[in-house]
Amino acid sequence: MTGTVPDLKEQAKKKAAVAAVDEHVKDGMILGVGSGSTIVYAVERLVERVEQEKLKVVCIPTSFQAHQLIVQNKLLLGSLDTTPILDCAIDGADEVDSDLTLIKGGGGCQTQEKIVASCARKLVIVADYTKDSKTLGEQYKKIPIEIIPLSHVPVSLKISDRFGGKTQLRMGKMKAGPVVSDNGNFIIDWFFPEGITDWKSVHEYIKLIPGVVETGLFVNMAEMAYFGLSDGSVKTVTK
Ligand SMILES: O=C(CO)[C@H](O)[C@H](O)COP(=O)(O)O
Repeated sequence: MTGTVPDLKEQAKKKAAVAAVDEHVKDGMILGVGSGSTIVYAVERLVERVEQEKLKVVCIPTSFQAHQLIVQNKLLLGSLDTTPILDCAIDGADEVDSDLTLIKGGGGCQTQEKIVASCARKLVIVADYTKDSKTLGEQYKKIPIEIIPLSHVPVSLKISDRFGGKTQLRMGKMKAGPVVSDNGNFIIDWFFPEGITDWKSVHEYIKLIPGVVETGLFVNMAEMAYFGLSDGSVKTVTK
């Protein structure tokens, strides 16, 4: 047999992204553009539709990566200063539970992603089948938390004292020292213990620790999720 076997997971990401863009993007809309590898497929599809259908879509980035995708693909770049109310935001996720509670921030962009999502009339998630869980922690074991750099030791202690588990300062690859977020902050990954169910309370507790900028827990934010499945179909979950 010749040729390469298509990567099922990449195909699944693409299917989910295309379905979401086809169903939610409309002419004249203000669209939040998420971050991560699945979003690259969403932007590809958006570019096709903008060119073929001559759509006018103003794109609000959720990260430096999203900003680059918008600019490099010559999409219309907007900002929250000029368009603080969005029709829709399309974004990826690291894990999605059956209530559409999300873990985000695998790429360290959760703060801007959450700001943009909070300004959108609806948040639509695109992901492959490995992100679709009944409860958080089935597949993804950590919550990314953006923090002010000098607070990393006390914040880490306060989280593990209250909830258990362990924290890790996210370190750079090809760079000595910690990852620096798009906002100039550090990221702690909290490897949470099993058995947590009330993620809203967990988010609220952590968010109030001085030094915490934002958690990667998105509770009651997503309205719909598209999961590309390994058989080539797309599963949708609506809140
Ligand atoms: O939250 C994110 C970045 O902060 C991403 O949306 C999340 O990590 C999913 O990424 P991918 O589509 O590459 O799996």
